[in-house]
Amino acid sequence: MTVQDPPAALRLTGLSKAYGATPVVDRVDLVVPPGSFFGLVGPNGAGKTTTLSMAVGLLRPDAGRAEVFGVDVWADPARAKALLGVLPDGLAMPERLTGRELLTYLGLLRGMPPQDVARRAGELLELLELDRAEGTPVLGYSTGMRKKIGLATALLHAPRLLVLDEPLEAVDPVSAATVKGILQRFVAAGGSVVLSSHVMPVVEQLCDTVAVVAAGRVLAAGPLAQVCAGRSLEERFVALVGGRGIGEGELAWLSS
Ligand SMILES: Nc1ncnc2c1ncn2[C@@H]1O[C@H](COP(=O)(O)OP(=O)(O)OP(=O)(O)O)[C@@H](O)[C@H]1O
Repeated sequence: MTVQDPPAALRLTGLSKAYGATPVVDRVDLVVPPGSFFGLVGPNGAGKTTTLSMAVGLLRPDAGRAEVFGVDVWADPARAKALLGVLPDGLAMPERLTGRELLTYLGLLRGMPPQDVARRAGELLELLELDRAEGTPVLGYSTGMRKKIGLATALLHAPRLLVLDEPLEAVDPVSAATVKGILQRFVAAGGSVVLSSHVMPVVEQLCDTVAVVAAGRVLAAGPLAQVCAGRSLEERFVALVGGRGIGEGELAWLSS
């Protein structure tokens, strides 16, 4: 890196995690360029959630570094977290608060002026159609509604980098279109996004840069067109990861 290069939005260097003797994230190096829309894809159990959790300061790595705009997430968590908006997998929230109360609580906790919190919370709740459930505590939210309020909490303080673990999972098509629009606008305005997803067409539609991971390792990473090499992301994914396929005689008992 030369002196004038802007720092990466997210830089992971040698990031590793093992449970017992099993490495689940194995010396992962990834660079998310500033202003990029980055998609992390991989089969179930590939280590995506573990990688993202370590990248944002939610899970301590065994080894390696995570830097957000040059700030070491584990050495200087307060500064790094001010730059970050995070939608973790299985987000734990204060369940008895309504969506508006949750956003207000988190905004004030971040030291935002109350009038900004109120205005932004109202706008996010309306855009994500959560204002319809105004009196409902998060406890009574559906899975998709939880994703949406989680996304709202990630956006509230206008971070520079969003890290979203499967943000569109269980979100209905109308809300998904809104969420995609919000994220596209965020990137167009200079923000950076990292998301994980199993839905290859969504990643192809949104992301300019991708990484394919499996068994805790990066199999391919770079600009979407370069990783796809003239094929669809799904074809490339299956070619890289290796689909098992179903043999002729297998599941024969399913035939009626
Ligand atoms: N706390 C834990 N203890 C033991 N093993 C764990 C723990 N958390 C994750 N793992 C294992 O680490 C591996 C990677 O899990 P991870 O959730 O990061 O994968 P993923 O790519 O996000 O999967 P998916 O696409 O299914 O959400 C899996 O084999 C999982 O069983």
